[in-house]
Amino acid sequence: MADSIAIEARGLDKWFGEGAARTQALKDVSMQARFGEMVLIVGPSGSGKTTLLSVISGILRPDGGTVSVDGVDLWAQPDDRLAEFRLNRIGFVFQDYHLFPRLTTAENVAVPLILKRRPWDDALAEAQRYLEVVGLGNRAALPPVKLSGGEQQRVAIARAIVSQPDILVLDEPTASLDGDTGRTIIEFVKHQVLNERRCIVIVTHDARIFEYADHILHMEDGKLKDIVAGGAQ
Ligand SMILES: Nc1ncnc2c1ncn2[C@@H]1O[C@H](COP(=O)(O)OP(=O)(O)OP(=O)(O)O)[C@@H](O)[C@H]1O
Repeated sequence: MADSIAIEARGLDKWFGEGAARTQALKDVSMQARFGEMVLIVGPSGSGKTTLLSVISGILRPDGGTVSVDGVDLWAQPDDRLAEFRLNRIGFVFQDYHLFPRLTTAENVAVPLILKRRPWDDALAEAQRYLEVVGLGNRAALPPVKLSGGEQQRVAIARAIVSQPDILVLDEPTASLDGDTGRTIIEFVKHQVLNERRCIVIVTHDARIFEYADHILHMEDGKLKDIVAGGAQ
């Protein structure tokens, strides 16, 4: 799988709004990301980064163009297959972690497995194993509110990888963290989460993490303006 194409987008267009408020968030965007790579999407606010991430990860349907993930034409799938694809193949991490406050840390990590109908005890045992992977094995019984921001983001990463997705997408994962914690999180993702069978795509404003990227896609006004090699190349 390594070196093969994980995500290939061709000619993506996306519009929002109606009438005078109608704006084109993506204008004929084409990109590629390979297994084994960490790719960053950067650019000014409103340039279309989150829209692109949402379209390539099966959350937001484009108005034009195609997305192929590991050779599967994503948006040609019926809705139930698309939902299954997202659950089985894609892990999501967001800026504000999106953890469930009433669940324990371990229960939060177990949620994707429960959705896949794994028995509760089995799912919790697997969640515990992934909490250990992210260095939080001793926090399993705590609610997320008892954890620091960096720890909560590591819980969100454990939850995103517990069902072993081959595509991991992160939207501004360091934006709520101080600089050192943000770097630590991305170093962790780069060295412990990225592997030759996985592709990681990150939307970020954080220049401190550019050095970890294989490629950096620069968005401007809905267009892909430039693709440059990141510090990892
Ligand atoms: N749900 C929506 N409804 C209407 N317009 C939207 C919607 N989502 C995005 N847009 C518009 O599409 C354009 C691109 O937005 P997008 O969120 O993709 O940019 P971004 O580069 O991720 O910005 P930021 O860095 O501020 O998060 C913007 O003009 C935005 O206002």
